[in-house]
Amino acid sequence: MNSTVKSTANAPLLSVEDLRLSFGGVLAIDGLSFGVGEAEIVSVIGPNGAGKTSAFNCVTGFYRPTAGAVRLRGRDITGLRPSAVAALGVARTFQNLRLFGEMSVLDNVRAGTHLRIRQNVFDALLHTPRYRRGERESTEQAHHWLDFVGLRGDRYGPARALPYGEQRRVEIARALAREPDLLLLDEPAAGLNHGEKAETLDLIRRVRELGVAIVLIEHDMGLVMDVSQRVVVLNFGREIADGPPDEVRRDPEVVEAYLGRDADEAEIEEARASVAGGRDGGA
Ligand SMILES: Nc1ncnc2c1ncn2[C@@H]1O[C@H](COP(=O)(O)OP(=O)(O)OP(=O)(O)O)[C@@H](O)[C@H]1O
Repeated sequence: MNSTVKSTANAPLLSVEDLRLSFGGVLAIDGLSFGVGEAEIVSVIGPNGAGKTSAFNCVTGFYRPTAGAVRLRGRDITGLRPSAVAALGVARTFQNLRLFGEMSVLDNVRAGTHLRIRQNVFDALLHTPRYRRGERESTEQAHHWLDFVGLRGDRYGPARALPYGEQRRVEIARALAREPDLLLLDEPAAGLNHGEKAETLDLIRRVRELGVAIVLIEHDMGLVMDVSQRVVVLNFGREIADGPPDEVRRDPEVVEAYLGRDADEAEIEEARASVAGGRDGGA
């Protein structure tokens, strides 16, 4: 084994190294570094506009960072196209849902399986046995992942007809259908009611039990503090903390980031309680 292979084998699943991203004059990310181990849950938190979604976009190839590197098991994937990153085992969901609204729920998830199930254009045109086998497998897989996320609504109707919380589940099912090693979830609990949030928390844990690592952007601090092994905190594109939930929730700079410098004592207490999330901590 040569030294390059050795260092790759020892590398974390995902490694984000001194990432920088600017849009004209706006520095959206200013030197972000963190790693994610196999089957680890890492949350990225921070106030609105802190650079969280931009970081996801850099990892998944939607944005090319201005500087820095993104590595997957030691392999440099910086600047690869989104489809190439996805093919390497990275799946994501979006803050604003990106389902095909007119397409059936089942077909939305089947679309996720097509990255794995290989068919060529001749198979599709001639409806070869391989094509039919692939289509059958794709449908079975889609049902499996819809069961896994606990979808209750109609799978044969258009995705847009489902209630919002159910659509979020379909997006996660579609990402899981790719059988990723790493899943990036952008605000999976946004807009959900209390019961749906609890189900999302349970779902995230079950995904991890499959051996999938998760990077989570989430504003619900209760969920973040309950489910994460580590929490990375961004403020104005700058990383201000990276540690276990219990440590991060007590970090004065984190509390201040959610408030600003001029907060009074009552406001600081309120922010502390919000970052603490009302539950008792790590996964
Ligand atoms: N395509 C873009 N063009 C110009 N500026 C952008 C673009 N995308 C993001 N930004 C800017 O980069 C900064 C970080 O935005 P980003 O959406 O990554 O933050 P965020 O932490 O995900 O926020 P939120 O919690 O509100 O989703 C913001 O100042 C934002 O206005």
